[in-house]
Amino acid sequence: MQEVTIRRRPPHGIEAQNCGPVDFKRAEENQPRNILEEIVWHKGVEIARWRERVPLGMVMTAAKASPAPRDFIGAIQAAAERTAKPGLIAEVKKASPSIGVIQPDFDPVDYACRVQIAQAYERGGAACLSVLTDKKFFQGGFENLTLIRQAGVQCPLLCKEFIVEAYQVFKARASGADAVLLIAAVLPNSDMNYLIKAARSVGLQCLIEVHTVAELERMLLLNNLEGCMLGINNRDLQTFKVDLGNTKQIMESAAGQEVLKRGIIMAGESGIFTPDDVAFVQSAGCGAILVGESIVKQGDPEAAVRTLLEQ
Ligand SMILES: O=C(O)c1ccccc1NCC(=O)[C@H](O)[C@H](O)COP(=O)(O)O
Repeated sequence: MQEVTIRRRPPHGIEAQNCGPVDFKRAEENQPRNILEEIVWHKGVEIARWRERVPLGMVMTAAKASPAPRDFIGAIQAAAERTAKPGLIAEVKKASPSIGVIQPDFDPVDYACRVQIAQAYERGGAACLSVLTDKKFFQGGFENLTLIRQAGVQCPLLCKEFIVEAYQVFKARASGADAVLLIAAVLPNSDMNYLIKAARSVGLQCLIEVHTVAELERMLLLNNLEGCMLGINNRDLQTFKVDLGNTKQIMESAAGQEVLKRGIIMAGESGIFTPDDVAFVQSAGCGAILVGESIVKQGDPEAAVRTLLEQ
């Protein structure tokens, strides 16, 4: 079976990343092969810094002391039943590696602006919100989870982080998340099972993301899959191109059909811009959609959400 495609660390170590012209081969092998690898390699450095400031035990204590989490998957199911549309997970996304800054008014120090986006999504009919927490590549932050929650937003919150360690799971919960993203391309099944358990230990639900049929087949073997939801990301990580055909192709596979049989909610993620796109992924079998760019870049995010869910 195909295991993970992303290497967790540079093969010759972080120090050898700049070994320069005297050692071409090592320098070349130490280059990330795609953006996901680059992000994940940086996570190793970032988590080590966090841990120096706040040890794991303290983050776990803070996670356990957080107010009770909300039912993320339940909110999607309820919205889908109410509207006969996929439940919308609306993403609070300032910037991305593929586009750069998407919403310039989303000033990183203007807290009110971020919160207004989240509140507008909720008013427009989003079932849940996805909050990007990566700073370096997406200009997000864990503090956005806390600010959105403190502003009284009721929608359950997904911590959209590139998780490689339980530390991030506990940090997500301590910051106010109700669910975390786990990416199949990054995590072998043993790590996936472990991180699902870590998430459940503090009351978090999991959205497990795949890019390919092979990844979905591997996820269907997880011991802990029941109670999680799945997502298909339509973005090619080499070219950044989005293709909704990826969702259709994966859902038509035997693995996709098994997802439906087992009653697991599937989200279509990335590249959803119009009500026709929503109808397309819904007809492929998706009970949820995860949308960022198309709604965050519009001046009126509330109207953008309403328009997307119309028809
Ligand atoms: O958005 C990117 O450029 C990106 C690049 C590399 C890895 C992940 C990336 N995005 C994360 C996401 O999954 C999307 O933010 C999310 O699905 C929403 O996508 P969109 O509606 O196309 O903004």
